[in-house]
Amino acid sequence: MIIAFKQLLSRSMSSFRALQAQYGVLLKRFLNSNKDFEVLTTIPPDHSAESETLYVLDSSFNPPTRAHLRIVSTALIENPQHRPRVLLLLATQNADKPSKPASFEDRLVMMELFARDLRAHLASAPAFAASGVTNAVETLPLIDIGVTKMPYFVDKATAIEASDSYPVPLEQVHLTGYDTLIRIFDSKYYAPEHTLKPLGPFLSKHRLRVTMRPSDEWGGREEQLEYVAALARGDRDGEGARREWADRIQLVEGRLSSDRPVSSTRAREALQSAPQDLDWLVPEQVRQFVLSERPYSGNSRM
Ligand SMILES: Nc1ncnc2c1ncn2[C@@H]1O[C@H](COP(=O)(O)OP(=O)(O)OP(=O)(O)O)[C@@H](O)[C@H]1O
Ligand SMILES: NC(=O)c1ccc[n+]([C@@H]2O[C@H](COP(=O)(O)O)[C@@H](O)[C@H]2O)c1
Repeated sequence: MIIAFKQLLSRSMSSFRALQAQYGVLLKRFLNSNKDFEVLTTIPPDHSAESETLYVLDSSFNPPTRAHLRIVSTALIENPQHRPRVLLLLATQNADKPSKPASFEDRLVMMELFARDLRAHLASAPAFAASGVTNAVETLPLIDIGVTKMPYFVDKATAIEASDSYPVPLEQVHLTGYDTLIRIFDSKYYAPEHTLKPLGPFLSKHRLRVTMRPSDEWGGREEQLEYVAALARGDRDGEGARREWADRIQLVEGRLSSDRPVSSTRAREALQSAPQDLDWLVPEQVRQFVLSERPYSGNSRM
């Protein structure tokens, strides 16, 4: 029994190492290129379907959590579509934070494992579990693992539009949490004028699906709804915003007040002090990776 477990562990460790090496090569090629955005892999690799909507989850994937899983899966279940397309996007430059603590290679591996977890999760959702196994598999989303050098959403969207990875026209639905909405609407990021006008082209073509994240820091549900209502009333027009942008923002419920809050920070802490909590903090394949590879043990490479 113990021998079988050890064999399983060493098999998954060697497949993790192979993935790390594969993403190391792809990442290096991207960083040395003049591209602003690139799709490194698509899960599954054999694909042909073209969708006019792209669901984008931009994250630090540090590590991917069950909150990220819910953000993407609820968006797909709510908008049933044959073979939807999802982009998991990692920025090699962040708007504020220095890049730490897991290496980019490890995060890309976790993105791929998260993609597999997401497809497994959706396979059992009634919206996707169609008639028979083959159909269900064909209905599951194609998931791209992508990288960008752009820290801001407006520039990420332009770089995606300019790539030849997707059909034209393409509507991007950026899946964010409420804390990220606040930062997208913070004029401090938009030099040199520091107004919200640069959001115009982005919100005229694309959408934001924002999951509420009630907390002491970001306020309760009512406060978060009021933030978008104020935009719709024209309260931000003086900063260069347009009230019709509110129609491009969908606010959706996050966790119930009885649910425990999930974040990447909590998952990193759990790995050090309460590994059993990883069961409810991160999806299964990501859990196996962090327990086996310990990407937060202080020897980060980037
Ligand atoms: N529990 C959650 N509820 C709502 N949105 C979330 C939640 N967790 C993450 N998000 C959103 O997912 C996107 C990517 O999240 P990010 O990688 O910053 O995760 P995080 O858990 O906030 O990370 P960290 O704890 O390291 O700051 C962001 O737009 C964030 O707002
Ligand atoms: N105005 C903006 O577009 C804006 C502001 C702050 C963060 N971001 C980006 O949001 C993503 C999530 O950021 P954090 O990992 O800091 O939560 C990152 O890619 C970051 O660069 C964008």
